[in-house]
Amino acid sequence: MQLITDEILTQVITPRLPETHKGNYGRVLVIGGSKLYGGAGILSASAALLTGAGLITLASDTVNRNALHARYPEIMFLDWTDLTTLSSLIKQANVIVIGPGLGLDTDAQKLLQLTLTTVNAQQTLIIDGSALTLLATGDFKTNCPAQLVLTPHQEEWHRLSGLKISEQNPIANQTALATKFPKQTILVLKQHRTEIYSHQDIFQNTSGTAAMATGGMGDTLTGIIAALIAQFKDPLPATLAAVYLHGLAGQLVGATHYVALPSTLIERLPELMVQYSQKHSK
Ligand SMILES: NC(=O)C1=CN([C@@H]2O[C@H](COP(=O)(O)OP(=O)(O)OC[C@H]3O[C@@H](n4cnc5c(N)ncnc54)[C@H](O)[C@@H]3O)[C@@H](O)[C@H]2O)[C@@H](O)CC1
Ligand SMILES: Nc1ncnc2c1ncn2[C@@H]1O[C@H](COP(=O)(O)OP(=O)(O)O)[C@@H](O)[C@H]1O
Ligand SMILES: [Mg+2]
Repeated sequence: MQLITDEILTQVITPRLPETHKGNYGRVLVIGGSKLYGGAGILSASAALLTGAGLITLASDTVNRNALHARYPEIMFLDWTDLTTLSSLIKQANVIVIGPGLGLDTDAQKLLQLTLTTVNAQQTLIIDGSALTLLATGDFKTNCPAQLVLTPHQEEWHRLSGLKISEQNPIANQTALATKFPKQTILVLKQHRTEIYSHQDIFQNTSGTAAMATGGMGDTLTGIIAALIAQFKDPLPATLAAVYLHGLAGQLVGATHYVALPSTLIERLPELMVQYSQKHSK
C-alpha cells in the first residue's frame, strides 16, 4: 500500500499556459440532484468549477436550476428529462459524473442506463452515490468502455462487492474489483483514510479530518476528481491528487471550524491549487 502525500499535488497540478482557453480544461457533465437531494448535484458541479474544469453542466431536476444559478451562474444547467439533449451532452463531455443525489426511482434508473450505454472509451465516467446503489441492485452493464472511477463509501462498497465492512481488506477489495469491473476501473473506497485501488496498485490517503464527516462531503469529491481528470488527463494520478486535495482543504477548514462544510471547503480549492502549481515538479 503506497501512501499519498502532497507530492502528488506538485506532480499533477501544472501552472496554466498563457495562451490556453476554457476549451483546454475539459468539459464536465454532472448528472445528479433529484427533488430530495438537489444539493448533492449542485455541490458536485460547484466543486468541478472551483477545481478549474473549463466548462461544466449540471443535468438535474428543474427544481434545482435557480438554486444553482443563485450560487454559480458559471455552471450550465439542463433539465434531465430532456433525454435527447442529455444524450448529446454525454457524447460531448470529457468527464461525466453520475450519482450524487440521483435517487433510486425509475427515472434515475433510465438516466444511469442511458449514460452507461452512451459513453465511449475516450471518456471518463465517475459513478457515485445513488448510481452505485442502483448498480448494486439492478441489471446494468458494468463493462462499458469508458475509464470508470467508482467512489463508494464503505456501505456502498458493501452493496457493490458483497463484502461486509468488517470483511473489507486490501486483498478482498482488489479481488472484488478485478472480478466485477473492467480492468481500467479505479476504485476510490471512501473512509477516514480513503483507499484507492487500480487493478495493479493500492494507495492510501494521508490527508483529511473528522471535521469532514458531514453530508455532501463525498458529492464535492466527485467534482474535484472530475475537474482534475478533465485538466490533467492521466486518470490515476489525477484521482490520487483529487483525494489528497479534498482532504487537505478539509484540514484547512477544520483547523478553525468544528465542522467543515462542503460548500466552504470547495472555496479553498483555487488558492491551494495555485500554491501547488507554483511548486510543480515533473
Ligand atoms: N445535500 C444533499 O443533497 C445530500 C445528498 N446525498 C445523496 O444521498 C444519497 C444517499 O447517500 P447516503 O450516503 O446518504 O446514503 P446510503 O444509505 O447510501 O449510505 C449511508 C449509510 O452508510 C453508512 N456508512 C457506513 N460506512 C460509511 C462510511 N465510511 N461513510 C459514509 N457512510 C457510511 C452510514 O452510517 C449510513 O447508514 C446519495 O445519492 C447521496 O449523493 C448525501 O450526499 C447527503 C447530502
Ligand atoms: N473521519 C473522517 N476522516 C477523513 N475523511 C472523512 C471522514 N469522514 C468523512 N470523510 C470524507 O468525507 C467524504 C464522505 O463521502 P460520502 O459518505 O459519500 O458523503 P456524501 O454522500 O454525504 O456526500 C469521503 O471523501 C470521506 O473520506
Ligand atoms: Mg456519497
